Amino acid sequence: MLLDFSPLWISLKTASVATLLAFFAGIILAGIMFNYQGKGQNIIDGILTLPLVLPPIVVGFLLLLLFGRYSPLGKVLQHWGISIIFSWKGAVIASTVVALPLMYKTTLAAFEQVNVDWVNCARTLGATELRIFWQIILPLSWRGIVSGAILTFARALGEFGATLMLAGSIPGKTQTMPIAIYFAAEAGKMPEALLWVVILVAIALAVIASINYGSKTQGWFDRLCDRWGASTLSRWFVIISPWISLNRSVGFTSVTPLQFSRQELIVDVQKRLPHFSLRVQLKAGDRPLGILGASGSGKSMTLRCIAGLETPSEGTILLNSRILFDSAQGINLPCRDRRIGFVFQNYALFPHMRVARNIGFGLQHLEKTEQRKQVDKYLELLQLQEVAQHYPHQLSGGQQQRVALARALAIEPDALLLDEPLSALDSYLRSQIEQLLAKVFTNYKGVILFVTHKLEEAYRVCEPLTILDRGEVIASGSKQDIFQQPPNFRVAQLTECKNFSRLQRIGDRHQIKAIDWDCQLTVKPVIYPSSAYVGLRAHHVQFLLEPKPINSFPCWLVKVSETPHRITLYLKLHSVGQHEDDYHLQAEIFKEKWHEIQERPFPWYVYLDPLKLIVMSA
Ligand SMILES: Nc1ncnc2c1ncn2[C@@H]1O[C@H](COP(=O)(O)OP(=O)(O)OP(=O)(O)O)[C@@H](O)[C@H]1O
Repeated sequence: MLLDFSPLWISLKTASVATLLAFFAGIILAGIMFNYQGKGQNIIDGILTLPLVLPPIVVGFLLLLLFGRYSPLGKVLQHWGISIIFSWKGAVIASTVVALPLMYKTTLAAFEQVNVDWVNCARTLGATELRIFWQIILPLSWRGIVSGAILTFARALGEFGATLMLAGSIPGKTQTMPIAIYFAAEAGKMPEALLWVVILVAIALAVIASINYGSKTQGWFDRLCDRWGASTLSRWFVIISPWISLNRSVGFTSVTPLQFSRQELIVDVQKRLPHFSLRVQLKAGDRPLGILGASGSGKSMTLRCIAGLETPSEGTILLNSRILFDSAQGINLPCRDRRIGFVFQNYALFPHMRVARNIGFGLQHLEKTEQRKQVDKYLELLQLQEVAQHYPHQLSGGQQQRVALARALAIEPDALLLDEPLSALDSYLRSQIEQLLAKVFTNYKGVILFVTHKLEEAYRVCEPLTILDRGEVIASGSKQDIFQQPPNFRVAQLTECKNFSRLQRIGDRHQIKAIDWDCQLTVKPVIYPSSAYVGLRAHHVQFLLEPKPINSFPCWLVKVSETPHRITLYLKLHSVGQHEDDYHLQAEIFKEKWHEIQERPFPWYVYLDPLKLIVMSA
């Protein structure tokens, strides 16, 4: 038997060209759909996926209708002398259409695996969407893309129904292996059909093996990107971007940094979400502003609105007299043009780039030598020279944090936003980085917003404070004022005041009855009709040997809780507590004091200093 091997070559040729076409079309379509948030998203996705679920014979029939001699497209092609039906081109089109959904879907899934913080971070560093796609999304999803391409090839190789409908079975021209199998079997040439089956199965197995091998061979693409990404690839990108990008701005070249005598950020925005509403007014100047609030109070959302990662529903954002956002005027500067450095809670370091390249990511608009100088400057400032050639996964938490800070500072932004920058560090590292931050803040001349839910951190690092609660600013001012005289119950709670009692004014403007503590108190602050609570910080409770004429009461110990250096005592005034939750006050003392008082007989005497008592509204 002399076998005609043309089906093998035709199959390989057809599948290769179809894979190539589906590869680029799939990536482009996935890229578009990844960013597309508009209406009809599901419908478009459904249409792109349809050939995967329709029987190929139906796809072939539809293609026949589309390219048929009497269809509008068929007539146009005929006019140009192009014939699709019963030609090799037809076989390629049929294979491409049937295999494309695999490439598109696999690539889209790979894109969706890319951490959105990496994308957002790249935006804050001045990258255009195209550059983000090229330098962040593509390199981080290449494994999925390669798998998609191999599956696409396998699908194209096995394509039968649509190809037969559109291209027919012309030996040496359009007859592929699956078609050859079909016709050999139909003509009773079983050995020939079996041979083709064996060849097809062998190729399919090789494809599966290459997927497995590809997914285990890590790093070559990453290394390629890391080595060439910043130079050759990005140069190539710069060359092609005008042709394919709607937005040509690269880095901050379009907005040269200006020198402002006064650093000022003024924010007055509202953001309405389905289950949350944010309404924030804040002003930050030369000194770091701390934004403090419980989890879910809207701290990150506030920063994201300022950076341009979220669009407020309405309001204005001004930075050094530049309008970043103004709903009334329809101004909404893109994130990349805001000149705002953002340090993300999880650092968002680009995992496929070494430290030096991470830091230099926002500097690609500069000359090479300038870039290097700037990167070296920030490597030195944050003591990262030794790890400049390391990948993020090779760094400790503290080093990652410093890289994130260096990267944000390297673009020399007008404002630096830090979203809980210390939350992922252990307490030793936290205190080290905190000191480093304080140093960096002293030298940095822009506006600084420092978000945290840790009171002590905010107090040490920042000067003025803004306190958020359930999307609203409930206090702002100097940290001393806020701590000494929290204006209301919620601010006192958020600033970690532990002892509260409802109050009732009696006598003059400084005498109250503390209803929940069942005692009368003299207080220094004036009592207003709006005053509803009296409070006392746990470390302000004083222990006496003898009672004083005012504000001192007998008390009994209910329970004790211990930390390495401090003790919290839960105290019941006037009588013995009946159970472990039956107490009036929490007192925090150092261990030395505890050793001094613990053997004293009950009742002990506590003194609630009028100067330390806080009077606040509800
Ligand atoms: N894209 C979104 N769509 C709908 N709601 C959102 C979205 N992003 C955030 N929220 C909601 O907005 C509220 C504030 O979130 P935000 O992340 O600003 O809180 P936070 O104060 O930073 O909290 P944490 O300290 O836990 O990070 C939350 O209730 C959250 O569920």
